[in-house]
Amino acid sequence: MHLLINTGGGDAPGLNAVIRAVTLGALNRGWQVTGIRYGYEGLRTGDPDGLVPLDRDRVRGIAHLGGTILGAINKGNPFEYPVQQGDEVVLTDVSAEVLARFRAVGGDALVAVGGDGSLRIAKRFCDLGLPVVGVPKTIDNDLDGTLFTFGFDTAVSVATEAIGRLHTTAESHRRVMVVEVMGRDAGWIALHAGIAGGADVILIPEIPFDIDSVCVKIRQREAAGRGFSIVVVAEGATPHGGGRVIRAREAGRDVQLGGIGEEVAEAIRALTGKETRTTVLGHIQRGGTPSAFDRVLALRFGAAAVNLVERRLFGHMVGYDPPDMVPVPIPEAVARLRRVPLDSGTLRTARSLGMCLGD
Ligand SMILES: Nc1ncnc2c1ncn2[C@@H]1O[C@H](COP(=O)(O)OP(=O)(O)O)[C@@H](O)[C@H]1O
Ligand SMILES: O=P(O)(O)OC[C@H]1O[C@](O)(COP(=O)(O)O)[C@@H](O)[C@@H]1O
Ligand SMILES: [Mg+2]
Repeated sequence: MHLLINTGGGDAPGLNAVIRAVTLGALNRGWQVTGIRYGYEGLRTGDPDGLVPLDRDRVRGIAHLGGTILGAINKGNPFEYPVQQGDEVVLTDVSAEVLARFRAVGGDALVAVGGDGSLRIAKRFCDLGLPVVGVPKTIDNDLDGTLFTFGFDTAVSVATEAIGRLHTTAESHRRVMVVEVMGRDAGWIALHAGIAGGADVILIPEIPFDIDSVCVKIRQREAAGRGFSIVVVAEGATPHGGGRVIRAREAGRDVQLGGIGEEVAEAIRALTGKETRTTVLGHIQRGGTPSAFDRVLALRFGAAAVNLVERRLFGHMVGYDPPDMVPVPIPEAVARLRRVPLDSGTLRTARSLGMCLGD
């Protein structure tokens, strides 16, 4: 068996642990393993450096390292590949080139590690006869079919530590500190880090917010002698009747979000007269070493992916259904996003703690 592996979409802490577990699991079965650089790019271009033979030495000492030794890409969908033609970018289907190269290098199966986009691509390849097993990756934790994926715990830890640090300076200066965290469509990071860090206001994409409610909370605190507040905002949060704040658009990739934190801070300043400051945590949440929890989870995902290949459960991804790793049909996992349910116990906990959710 010649197993190929790639990592697609944004990077997440734990990707290297997956690569290690897949490689060792395969080598221990007597299989050959090759890494594809930059998603499908390493196959598409035909560049000999695009493929990395993975042996024990190559995956030694990488489980604790952030990023991915194979590189990641979030604008290389082979079915809608952005090709520059003059001034225009034309989305072109180059999947046949990828398939041909996969066969030319003697690939028997692929482990595709990535988010919803990567898994949709993987399924399309599977339908074209390329045997694929998926491993879910999202720091936003918004993939269905798995309770958690690696990267989320690390992101929540980083955001929680940042909220803690902002707390002390907020209190010293009696300011309102707004922290913008990741979370395009789902507010899991904001919710968990907000609760863990003791935020006063948590704004998530699932609950359109009313800035007046946010200001009521800040004034109530002020009246109770608490001259500072911490507001955690997911990048995908929207005001009532308003849209997401988009930083950039580029053909062939998802819109880049960012800026809602500054808008919220400005509105709070205008409405309450309080001094405000904004911190955008951005890629700090995604970079660096994975937490121990994420390492264990990622190693388990990798080991389970090899098991699915062995069982020839192609078209499935590994799902974490505690305490087990289970096969989940990819179409089921990508049919809808796993957003924070409005009746979720974690949301109720935030409310019970007196946190304002913007509604
Ligand atoms: N393996 C890959 N090779 C090339 N491009 C990819 C690959 N995986 C994902 N992409 C591109 O990145 C986009 C986002 O992928 P996704 O897996 O959803 O990651 P994320 O949610 O981290 O952005 C996809 O729609 C696709 O355009
Ligand atoms: O690095 P980029 O391309 O700007 O992507 C940023 C996006 O990636 C994310 O970190 C999502 O990543 P996940 O797919 O791992 O959840 C979003 O929160 C953010 O909007
Ligand atoms: Mg995605």
